[in-house]
Amino acid sequence: MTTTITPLIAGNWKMNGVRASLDELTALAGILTTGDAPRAIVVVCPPATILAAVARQGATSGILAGGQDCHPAAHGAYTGDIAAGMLADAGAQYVIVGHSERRAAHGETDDLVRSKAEAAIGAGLKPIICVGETEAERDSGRAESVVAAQLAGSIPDAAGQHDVIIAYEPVWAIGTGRTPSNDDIAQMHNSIRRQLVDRFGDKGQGIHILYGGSLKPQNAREILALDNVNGGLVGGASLLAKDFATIISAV
Ligand SMILES: O=C(CO)COP(=O)(O)O
Repeated sequence: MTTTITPLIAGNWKMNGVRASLDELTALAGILTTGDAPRAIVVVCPPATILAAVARQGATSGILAGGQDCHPAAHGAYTGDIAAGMLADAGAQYVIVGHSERRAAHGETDDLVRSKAEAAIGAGLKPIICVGETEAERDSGRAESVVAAQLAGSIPDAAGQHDVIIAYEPVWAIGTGRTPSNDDIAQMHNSIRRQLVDRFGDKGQGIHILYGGSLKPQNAREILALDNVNGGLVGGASLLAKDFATIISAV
């Protein structure tokens, strides 16, 4: 059985973006609302300080908002952290969890990432669960097994009943201008799909598997056309409306 999945393109602004970035969002909305309607679900994940503004502004142009991380607890004495419910309250519909920049810098384990994804689902958000191998892991032929272990540990059982999104982001491709070959991307996405179907049956057929890591206007068309690539998670190229719109229109 093949399931048709509406592609999803998400922009991860990381720790970039201030109020002035809302002008980029206005420009993006302008591009997306002229001409043909985008064939993808479009999500922007800005820093938390402008999340509510992005959600408000995006509401008029069909651009959805997402957080970049959440805490596993619903509330409590966690200085500096943000609960999934607070992101939802600010207008988010998605939240990135387990990004490699957090796994590496904050020592986030698969268990913690799974707890965050559960918290997101509990708050009515769709978690974008990130996985990906390091360059050393790929060079030693362990990319697929590393990603398989991350998936097994990071995806909550609740994904059988609720929407989750998987983002495959090879760590060595993030912000470097390098990407795996198309064959390597397709092979990894096919392997992720098999694992999702093994675990979640038909539901696993419909789960988005996004590619992330140096996705650019120049390579988006060929990468987004690969088997089981259901969209992208875009870092640097999501900061400029023109580049992000080109990637969206490459779907
Ligand atoms: O980390 C990424 C998105 O989450 C990818 O970043 P770049 O597109 O800048 O490589």
